[in-house]
Amino acid sequence: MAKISIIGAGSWGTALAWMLNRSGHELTIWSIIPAEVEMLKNNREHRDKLPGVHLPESIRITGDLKQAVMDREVLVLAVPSVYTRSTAHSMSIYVSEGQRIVNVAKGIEEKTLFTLSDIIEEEIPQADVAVLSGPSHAEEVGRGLPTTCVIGAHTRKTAEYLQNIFMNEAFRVYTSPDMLGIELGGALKNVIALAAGIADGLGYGDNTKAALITRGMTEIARLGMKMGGKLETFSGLSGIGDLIVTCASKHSRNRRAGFLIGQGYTMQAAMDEVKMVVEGVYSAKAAVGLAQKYQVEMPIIEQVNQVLFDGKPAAEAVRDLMIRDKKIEHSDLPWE
Ligand SMILES: NC(=O)C1=CN([C@@H]2O[C@H](COP(=O)(O)OP(=O)(O)OC[C@H]3O[C@@H](n4cnc5c(N)ncnc54)[C@H](O)[C@@H]3O)[C@@H](O)[C@H]2O)C=CC1
Ligand SMILES: O=C(CO)COP(=O)(O)O
Repeated sequence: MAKISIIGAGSWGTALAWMLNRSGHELTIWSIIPAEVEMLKNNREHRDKLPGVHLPESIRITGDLKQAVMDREVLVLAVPSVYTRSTAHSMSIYVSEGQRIVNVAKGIEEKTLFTLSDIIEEEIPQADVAVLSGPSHAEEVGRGLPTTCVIGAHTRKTAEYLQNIFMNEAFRVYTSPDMLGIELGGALKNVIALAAGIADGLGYGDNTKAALITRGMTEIARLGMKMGGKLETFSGLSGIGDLIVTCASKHSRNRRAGFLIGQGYTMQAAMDEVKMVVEGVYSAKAAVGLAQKYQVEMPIIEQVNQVLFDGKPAAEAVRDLMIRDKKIEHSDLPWE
């Protein structure tokens, strides 16, 4: 059994702590917020972010980063993507050579267009960085409902080591060498989920949702493959799998924020209402930045940006998508 620390005590960090503790590992949860540390110690439950999931006394809760990082076999980085760099920077002095860090957040840094593993490797060059992603809402993992994910790592050895640690009867884990594809799928699906939520909020139907999921995946794969990600990954758990769950689930923070925007809320009012992190808002501009850098068309993601940041009415954005130039469905499947 391994000593594991979860860095970040939101809904996902808390659910993973519960799940890994159940497998018999020794768990510590760290939070930067003193009030959150006290609340978790006192209540043994994150009542705001993951109500109903009881954290046994055997899980240690701390605000001491040194204590959380040192002498742990695995560090699970579960802070929202906007805090990945600052948290990795603070952790760095305590991380030993080859210590394994699994990033479970989903995002792209707006300023640098780095993936989150790029950021961690820049801040903590001595770490062995891996990623875990897939269709996995905290609310269901925290109830032990069957869930599947994929771990991407630089070496098979690390991927299989982590697979053994994370896998149990309710949490099935696959391995993959395509870290980039996994991270891009996880970050970009959140922007499409905002679009799916907006469509729901506007009162559109299942046809619209299916169109956004399918054409959204085309955009993600088009960009992702140009950047070096693999088609198989975009067809897999961290690609289409996560896109489906995020666009369809009642638990999805991004879909819910989109729904509220479709109903007329401003972006900020929607984020305030959801209370937990809405990663698609932070990834949306980065996605456009990547689309420009790699010269790929991403019309849905463009329209989401205009709705979020330029005040474009959501119904107008959908109309503009519908009346775009006529296209062949797959440009690599011509008739000649
Ligand atoms: N909630 C879910 O079901 C899943 C979430 N994720 C990803 O995991 C990441 C975290 O998401 P959630 O746990 O849902 O977020 P959340 O909004 O529930 O939790 C945020 C947590 O971040 C920490 N935090 C706040 N300010 C901080 C700071 N300045 N520095 C460091 N840490 C700080 C706090 O512990 C806070 O509770 C996101 O990237 C999300 O996309 C991935 C899979 C599932
Ligand atoms: O990534 C997630 C589930 O796989 C969580 O994000 P959402 O809550 O927006 O769906």
